[in-house]
Amino acid sequence: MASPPDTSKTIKLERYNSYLRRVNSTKLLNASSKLLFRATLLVALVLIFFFTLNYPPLSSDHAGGAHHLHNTNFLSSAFYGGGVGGTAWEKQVRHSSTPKRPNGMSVLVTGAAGFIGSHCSLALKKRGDGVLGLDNFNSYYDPSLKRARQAMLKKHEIFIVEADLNDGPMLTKLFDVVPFTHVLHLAAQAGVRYAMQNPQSYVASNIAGFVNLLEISKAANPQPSIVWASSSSVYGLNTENPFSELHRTDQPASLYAATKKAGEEIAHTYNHIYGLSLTGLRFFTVYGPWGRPDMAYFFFTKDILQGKTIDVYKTVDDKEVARDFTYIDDIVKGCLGALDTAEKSTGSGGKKKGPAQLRIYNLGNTSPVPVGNLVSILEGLLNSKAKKHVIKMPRNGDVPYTHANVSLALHDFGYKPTTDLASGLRKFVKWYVSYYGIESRVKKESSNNYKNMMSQQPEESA
Ligand SMILES: O=C(O)[C@H]1O[C@H](OP(=O)(O)OP(=O)(O)OC[C@H]2O[C@@H](n3ccc(=O)[nH]c3=O)[C@H](O)[C@@H]2O)[C@H](O)[C@@H](O)[C@H]1O
Repeated sequence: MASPPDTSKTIKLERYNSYLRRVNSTKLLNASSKLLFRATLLVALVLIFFFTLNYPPLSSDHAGGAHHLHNTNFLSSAFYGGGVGGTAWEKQVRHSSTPKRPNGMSVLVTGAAGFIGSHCSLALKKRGDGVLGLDNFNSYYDPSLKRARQAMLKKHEIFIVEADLNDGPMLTKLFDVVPFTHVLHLAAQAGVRYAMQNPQSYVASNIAGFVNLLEISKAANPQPSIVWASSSSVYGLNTENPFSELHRTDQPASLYAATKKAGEEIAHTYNHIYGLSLTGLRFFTVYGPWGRPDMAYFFFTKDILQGKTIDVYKTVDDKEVARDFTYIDDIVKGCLGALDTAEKSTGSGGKKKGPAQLRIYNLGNTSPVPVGNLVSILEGLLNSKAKKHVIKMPRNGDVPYTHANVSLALHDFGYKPTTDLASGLRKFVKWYVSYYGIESRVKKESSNNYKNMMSQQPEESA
């Protein structure tokens, strides 16, 4: 009898084939679901893109030129992650911007994580005004310092919205949530010499960003009154002294100065067409605790302590370079004075209803100090000798001399600087060594040096 055929191999082969079919069909299923997922994501992104283009619905006043500005940073607005734009976020925005005193202001402070912005935000909050911050936390200088300022403000219940000035949808959203009475516009690309390295950043912040803010402010109802940061650098090659608001400002020496001057002209236009109340403040080399690491007094301190050589500029004709260094507390008083005397904007819904206030003020110390003296004061406070490398000022946009006449600000809101450079730098160094945890390195003798130095220093304040 023939033995039955051996089917075990056929059965094994069939099982194997059916296994392969199952695996393949699962793979096919996975591949097709991946494809479906990607297609859905693509459609969602396209929808978000178009939604952002049209969100919020543009009023007739936003049409045309403003349109592209609304989209410059659409991604940051499109992906309002982490609850931004949600109920909890709106609650935070409202809480921060609600005044705690009768007839208090509700102020949007742009550049709130910056040097002057953080000081002004705190001062406004302390007297009972509502403050909402806006800052893009860019890395022009160490962002961890900006984060530390943010943490300080948070302790005082000041919330900073993280967004760029060019983020139209975000700004419009903020004005939808809060009827700001004032804007203190301090966000900018600062620094005179950096403009040669990154010119576009000055155009993006100081011109495009400013115009975006003005577009949204003019369309807001109520329109806010705006106080904003211009600069002493607008005087450029002006040779009349001390600098008065009546002097010519059509010879800027740097692109930074040119963008600030452009801001002054742009302010004129928005005041003229839309009835926005606008006050520009020309700050003169502001310094102090929580200052900007890109400024000379700040990096001189760092370099002197590290034993590094510092470049001290002199003019092309071998004269000392001097600045009207102005202490932060004086500047804060000036900013609050300007806000307190700012009249209401007259327009509404983008239409001018009558003439509105347009002002420009110098905020300086009225007492220029040569950079060499600044270095001597720091040497005394730090108890260290600076390794000075005195060189002719490179062609980098610097001007040889600044000196403010502040009689207009004194007359209109009582601005009177009270801090001389030695006292102000002392407060700066105290903050610096504490912030960077190097108190022990700056020995006690520095206070003795300071006393000796003060007895030799000429009177510097006005
Ligand atoms: O009032 C303003 O509107 C501007 O003020 C500030 O500009 P400036 O007055 O140029 O300050 P800052 O750089 O600290 O140089 C101080 C001095 O040190 C000299 N300087 C500088 C660098 C160096 O290596 N050596 C040196 O001698 C230099 O020649 C100068 O004489 C702000 O940065 C700017 O954002 C803007 O707000």
